Amino acid sequence: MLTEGRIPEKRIKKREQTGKQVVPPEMQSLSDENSHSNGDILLSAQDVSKCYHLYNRPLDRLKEQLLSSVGKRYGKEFWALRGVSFQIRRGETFGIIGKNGSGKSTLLQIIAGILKPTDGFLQVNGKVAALLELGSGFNPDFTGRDNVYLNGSILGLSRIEIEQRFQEIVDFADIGPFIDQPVKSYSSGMFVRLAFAVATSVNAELLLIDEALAVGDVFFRQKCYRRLEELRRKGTSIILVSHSMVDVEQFCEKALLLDRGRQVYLGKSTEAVKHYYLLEQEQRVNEYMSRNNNEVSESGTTEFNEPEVVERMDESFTWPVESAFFDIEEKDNIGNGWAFCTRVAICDQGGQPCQVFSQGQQGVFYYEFEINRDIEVPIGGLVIHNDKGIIVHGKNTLQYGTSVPRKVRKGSRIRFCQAIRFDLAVGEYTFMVALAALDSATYNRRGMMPHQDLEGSVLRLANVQNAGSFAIVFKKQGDPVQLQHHGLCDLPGECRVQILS
Ligand SMILES: Nc1ncnc2c1ncn2[C@@H]1O[C@H](COP(=O)(O)OP(=O)(O)OP(=O)(O)O)[C@@H](O)[C@H]1O
Repeated sequence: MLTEGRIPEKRIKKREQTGKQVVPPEMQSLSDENSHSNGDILLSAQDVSKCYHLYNRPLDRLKEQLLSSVGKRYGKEFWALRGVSFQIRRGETFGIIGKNGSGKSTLLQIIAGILKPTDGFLQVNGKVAALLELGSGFNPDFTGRDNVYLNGSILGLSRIEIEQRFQEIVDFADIGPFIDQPVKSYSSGMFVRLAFAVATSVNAELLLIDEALAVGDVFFRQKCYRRLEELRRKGTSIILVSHSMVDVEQFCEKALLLDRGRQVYLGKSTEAVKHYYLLEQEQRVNEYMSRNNNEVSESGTTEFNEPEVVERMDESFTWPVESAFFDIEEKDNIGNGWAFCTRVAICDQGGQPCQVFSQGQQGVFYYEFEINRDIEVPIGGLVIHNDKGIIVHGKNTLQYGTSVPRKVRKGSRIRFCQAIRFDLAVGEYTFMVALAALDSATYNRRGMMPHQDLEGSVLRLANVQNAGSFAIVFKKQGDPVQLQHHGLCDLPGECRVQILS
């Protein structure tokens, strides 16, 4: 299922870890995959594994303790992590993603020094500050003020250093007079504010964040990401464990995808997120197949029992000339094997190949996928990223309400023509194209379904990251001025003026 050549492939706790662990020679010879010097490597993990023993009854645990010397075993082994290896450079932002129970928190606790690995080695060459489980590390009966001093000292600051930073911490936390109330009276949001403010003020070289930010409101989250960005610029490495794929894609350069304790992908965060979705849909494939009452033969063709329903389709667009298409042979076609991308082009409104557009000009994306098994409703779409990897826009046929066929046969090619007005900031952009499918029954109910349920039913078939790039430049003569708007994109709207005298 995974791309060949890849690795088959809450309450807050703060900890300080400055000591270096003893590392065997083979670990020291680990070379960074990006050929950075060893001095750049802040964290190295090699074959890290964690095993728990599970017992059906408490008595079994006791019996095993008593009889272990004679080899009696009453529990069974459970590997929460198995053979996890990766490195983190100084100043790198690193995501750890995976479904519930995949081992993310266990790995973070090993990095924080709270847990010891059963096997493998982990070395951190610097001070670690961690926001792990919400609440721990704070004394609930102490006031916020006292806890700042308590936590600051746990994280290695002297009393004078804490005093020097105290006002900055309080200003960042912005919890008003609650700073002098016992922490047990705090809401979880207030708690995270204070804990985040402390953990990011102690000059740690590695900051671990486990889902903590999910608790804060949107303004606080923005503020946190600004501070994390500042820390990153100063050279702090940050590990973010999150179920928010958007956060991981946008904040982290690299990410590790775990599944049932095993490492299934390590690489660029945008690609790790794609693999996460593919992994998540293994189960979805089965649901998709069972929702489709029809038999699927070994050759991948479906016996459609219902009369073929094909909505009216707008097939009137003209396909560009062959020379307009990018060479995508070397690009990664990530997918579940049911489809692959065969063509990608970007043209101007006249259908001519074009990669430089003025602000406000329209670009037209053409892309084609070939499918190698029958599918029901196809969904095509693209996502545009700016030079910082931030998604500025993404839209698919489902969201446009495009007319689509209800069934597409194995061997067919599906062509998409997507026109977008580039009301974007001047700069360089990349885009990815993707194909997915929905079963007809779900498609028919799409308008009535909550977004998450609909998203949960989509079967991702194939996508090509960095399928192509384009640049947006100023209009020659601006109207009304050359800089059309501030920020990433122009939003439709108007502004009126009224004078009262
Ligand atoms: N102390 C423990 N004893 C036994 N099993 C444990 C223990 N701690 C964790 N586990 C198990 O290890 C596995 C990994 O747990 P972990 O908390 O690391 O997952 P996670 O990816 O962080 O999950 P989530 O996204 O739900 O927070 C789970 O199956 C969990 O039940």
